[in-house]
Amino acid sequence: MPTFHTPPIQPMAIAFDAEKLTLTPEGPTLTRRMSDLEGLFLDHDAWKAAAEGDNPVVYTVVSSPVPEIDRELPQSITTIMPGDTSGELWMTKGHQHPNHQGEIYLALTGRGGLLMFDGERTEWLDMLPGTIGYIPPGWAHRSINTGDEPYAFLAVYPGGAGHDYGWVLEHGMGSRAYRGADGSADLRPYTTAS
Ligand SMILES: O=P(O)(O)OC[C@H]1O[C@H](O)[C@H](O)[C@@H](O)[C@@H]1O
Repeated sequence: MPTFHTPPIQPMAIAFDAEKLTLTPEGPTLTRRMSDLEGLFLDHDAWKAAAEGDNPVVYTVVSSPVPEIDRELPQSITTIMPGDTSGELWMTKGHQHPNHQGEIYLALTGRGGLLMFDGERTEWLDMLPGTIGYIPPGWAHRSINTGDEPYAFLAVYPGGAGHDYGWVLEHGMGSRAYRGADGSADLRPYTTAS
């Protein structure tokens, strides 16, 4: 048997309910409201009005108990509500893995997009139920609800990957996703308010 500096957790079964969007047993959960998304939407005034108004839940993340530590493979289900802020579709904060490690997403319900940016190149993947989106090492990633229903996806990622949110605030994501006329996302070049 190999020896580890930090002993791994025990093998375990985790019940995955694709309809209720739960993992059982459950680990940490996260609720992000509009006020948690400062500096991300282009229209700061619209963001501020929403954050200081009813401050809606934009997305939730439920996790299994597998810890975010090196060599483990945690899983989580993120559910993004439908909506937009001055036309810019509701989204996750987005982050870069400081350790440059990959991640996979499996789309579960609704309709979404996976926006990736490596500092120079931007990639967009349409995410429909059953789509596996692969995020290679070095690509910052943000998920976006492009539909009218909640968009949910399962993520599996290296426990030591980390979440660098400052990278996205500094470099942006290459594009911004707006509500398109035909129900698809209208991708526009990333700009910031002057
Ligand atoms: O961390 P955010 O950019 O807010 O994205 C929300 C979540 O998306 C996925 O589920 C990732 O695996 C999580 O690690 C992340 O927390």
